[in-house]
Amino acid sequence: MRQGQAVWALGTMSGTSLDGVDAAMLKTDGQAIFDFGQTGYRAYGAEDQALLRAALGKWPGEDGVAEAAELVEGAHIALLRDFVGAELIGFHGQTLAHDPKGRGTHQAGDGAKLAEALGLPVAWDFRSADVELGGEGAPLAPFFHFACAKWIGADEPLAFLNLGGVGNITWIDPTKERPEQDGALLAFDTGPANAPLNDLMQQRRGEPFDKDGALAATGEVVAGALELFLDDPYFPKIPPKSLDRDAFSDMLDLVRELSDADAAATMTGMAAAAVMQAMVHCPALPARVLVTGGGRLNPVMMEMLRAGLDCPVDPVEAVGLNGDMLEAQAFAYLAVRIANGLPTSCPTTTGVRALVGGGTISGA
Ligand SMILES: Nc1ncnc2c1ncn2[C@@H]1O[C@H](COP(=O)(O)OP(=O)(O)OP(=O)(O)O)[C@@H](O)[C@H]1O
Ligand SMILES: CC(=O)N[C@H]1[C@@H]2OC[C@@H](O2)[C@@H](O)[C@@H]1O[C@H](C)C(=O)O
Repeated sequence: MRQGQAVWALGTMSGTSLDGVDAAMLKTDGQAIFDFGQTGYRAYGAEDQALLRAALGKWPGEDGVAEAAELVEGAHIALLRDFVGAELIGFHGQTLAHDPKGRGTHQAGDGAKLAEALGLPVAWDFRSADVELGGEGAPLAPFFHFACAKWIGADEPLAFLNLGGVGNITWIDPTKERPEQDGALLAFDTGPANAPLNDLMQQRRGEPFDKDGALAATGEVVAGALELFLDDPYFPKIPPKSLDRDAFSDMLDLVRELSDADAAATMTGMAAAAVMQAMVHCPALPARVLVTGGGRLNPVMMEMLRAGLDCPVDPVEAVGLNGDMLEAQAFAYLAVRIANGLPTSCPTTTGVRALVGGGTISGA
């Protein structure tokens, strides 16, 4: 790869909602976005999801982890074979466990195996170096969000909000030149987004998620349960901060006695309320919030956000971005940054002590 020149990279994300693998091509020099390219998706089947779910919270060497890694590698190889023209792959893997102040962070999947199978260099293990330097290891998309803010020509502070399994927010001052500059970024996980709601839908209805918020739309948010949820010490904690997928699984106990519809409405309200709590940590009110991730497709969640935030809230499609693929594109972007020796996180995105470029490149 030619240092400092724009190349096509292929990024992937196997997210915390365990639905499947996203892949997307991005042309970048690791600083600016030059072009967006081909995208693809491969869903995990029900058996695959059960295998991954059983491995959640586990660490390398524990039961079921090797099988999960093999599944993740196989799904990626099958999906990525269809792409042409990439010079480098950014492989996030599947987070199984995340405990940055304790045991570390664990993404299943070996990038060296992908490099061998696909015949391309693979950047992977993006989070460990950050954790080793005292960081949260997440979120890592913020440097890419900064590049997106430049790409859309933003000239006043804005926020990207990802509503995946877990939620995360990136506040950006786009008048700064570089993401690592003082005051350019503030990022952290907001709280649970879709993961516990999906778990509720699976338990109560045997469905993977509340499509279009249809069930929540027929229920009421129960204030007592919402208040108990908001008592969690995570919300007032000063960022940087990050979450494991199941950090808030106790939420299901708070809605146990409620009807299916009220439970879904209340859990949707909890995801939205977590974002409202997050806004108090932002250095200034953003001019707009751009929403990415599956939650932007839930009209009930979006309506609750619009009602609770003091600025316009739109899906990222409003500015020409693809909210299904932003995270996969982020790992294409971060792969090129690593190949060019550029940092991928900084004290205001992960709390890391110094600028750090996470990741290993295999098969170079
Ligand atoms: N039409 C829809 N209506 C309601 N919810 C939806 C819809 N489409 C997607 N979702 C929700 O979004 C989730 C998927 O979001 P996404 O793909 O952003 O998550 P992820 O990338 O796995 O998570 P993370 O960003 O935490 O790693 C689904 O599991 C579902 O809960
Ligand atoms: C440890 C881990 O995999 N965290 C994910 C998860 O999913 C959303 C949120 O929690 C975010 O912190 C992160 O992913 C995105 C891609 C990130 O690193 O920016």
